[in-house]
Amino acid sequence: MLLSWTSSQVRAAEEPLLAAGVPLMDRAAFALATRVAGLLRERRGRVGGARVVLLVGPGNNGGDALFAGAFLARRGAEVVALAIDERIHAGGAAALVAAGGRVVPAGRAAAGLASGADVVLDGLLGIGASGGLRGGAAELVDALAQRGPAGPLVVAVDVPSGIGIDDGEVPGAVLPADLTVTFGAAKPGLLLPPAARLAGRVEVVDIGLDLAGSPSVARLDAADVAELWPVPPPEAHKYTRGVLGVVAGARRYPGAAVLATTAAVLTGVGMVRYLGDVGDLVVARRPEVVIGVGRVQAWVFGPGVSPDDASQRRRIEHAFEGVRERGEPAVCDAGALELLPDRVGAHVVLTPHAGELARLLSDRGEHVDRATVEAEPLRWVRLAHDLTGATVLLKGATTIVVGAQGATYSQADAPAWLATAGAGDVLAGLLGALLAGRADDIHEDPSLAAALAAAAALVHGRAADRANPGGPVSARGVAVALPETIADLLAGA
Ligand SMILES: NC(=O)C1=CN([C@@H]2O[C@H](COP(=O)(O)OP(=O)(O)OC[C@H]3O[C@@H](n4cnc5c(N)ncnc54)[C@H](OP(=O)(O)O)[C@@H]3O)[C@@H](O)[C@H]2O)[C@@H](O)CC1
Ligand SMILES: [K+]
Repeated sequence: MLLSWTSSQVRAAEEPLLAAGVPLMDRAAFALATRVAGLLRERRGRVGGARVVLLVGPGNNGGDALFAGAFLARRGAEVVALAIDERIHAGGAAALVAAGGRVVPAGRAAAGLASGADVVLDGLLGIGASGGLRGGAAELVDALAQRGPAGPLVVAVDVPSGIGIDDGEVPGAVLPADLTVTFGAAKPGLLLPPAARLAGRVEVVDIGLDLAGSPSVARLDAADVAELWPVPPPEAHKYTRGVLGVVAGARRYPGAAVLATTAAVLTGVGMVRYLGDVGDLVVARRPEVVIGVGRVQAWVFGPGVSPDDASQRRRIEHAFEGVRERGEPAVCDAGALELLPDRVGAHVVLTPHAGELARLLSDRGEHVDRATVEAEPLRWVRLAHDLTGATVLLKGATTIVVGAQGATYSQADAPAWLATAGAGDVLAGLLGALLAGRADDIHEDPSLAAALAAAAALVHGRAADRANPGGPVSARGVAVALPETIADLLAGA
């Protein structure tokens, strides 16, 4: 699991070590230089003679870049530091000059110099940033951005300068990085859209911080998902494994019912019950599915359901009674989002995309549109959780989940090919099966619903990759890839 910590948490963890004289900056800069040297060796065979440009801001982030530059200069690189401010880390600058590097003010020629380098280290701003880049730093990054995509490798020092460290906002110009070397712990902005896509690969360097309190945003990996998975014990039977009720589809949208039930069956659950008007089609495609009412451990509501469909609406409203009275976990998707009661518990997982989340919030007096949600997704997902009580999973290139007790996840496992009709129906069925398999545990600890939602997002993305690596996928293809994807995850492959 990749955990991230806010800038104030990181600062609090640094304080006692700095007071005790622990050389944190040396550790950070050495690790940074080692990574950069590795990149240079990969790219051009050796460090000697490489052209390295440091973009240096006024704080310790610039200090890291300067000390790393000194290390690279000692290895024979040609290192130039472009200082965007009169203030500059004095010790770092002296070390660079002593090692044979140069420090020059970032003037008109700066962007040209930087774009001719083998590698650029972005040390303009780190966790001391307030707002987006200003002044000379913003001008330099703008000028570099205009030079187009080809050019030097960019390594962000701690974070790409100018991102919202704690919320992933991108308030202005940011130099997109190929690699971010981050110190002590990942920062939330490296995992959250829209900033996350500017960070490139993220490498966390351990500088010995002892981080206290809860992490801000977590990202599950395959091993975490394997641990969360409801693997049936030897004595399992279909009712102990969980029964999932699916209220989905309509004569007009039969595919959603087929996809949601197919995904649930292939994810593995004791039984899937289907409630709706297209049971004949569902059974023709998935003979394992049982039609009609009966006891269930969890629900999926909404794929292919329009709120003006009176019979499906009745079924969902009726089922919500069980969700409230007996605490049955539920996925509330698509058309069912408009049928959500005012307050529910975190055992209910909403799965909107940005437009649906904007509508849900607007219906509750927070008038936002899709673009607003996309600019600050974590903020709005948190608000939706606060307003409804539900666990909220916002679908997107990076999926964000917020649940009980502040549990927050960000998953970026899906290829862009997964943005296709029906993919959401598959996710709903997959997540519903997970909720059914762990319904008792969710009852004990509703924050588990958020972890399971993040796990579903990871499996969904991996199944899409498996269905057709590097190429287009159909929603059905993703569902069909689920059993082998899950088996691989459980085997640790
Ligand atoms: N503590 C340690 O020993 C360790 C620290 N480490 C490293 O230090 C980094 C944190 O360093 P930091 O605290 O000095 O802040 P940093 O991000 O460099 O910038 C602050 C300066 O920028 C300025 N400024 C602010 N906003 C701005 C804007 N929007 N646009 C333009 N300028 C802006 C601000 O000026 P002011 O607003 O105060 O006038 C201030 O001068 C951290 O990310 C990590 O890399 C590691 O080595 C581990 C050990
Ligand atoms: K930086």
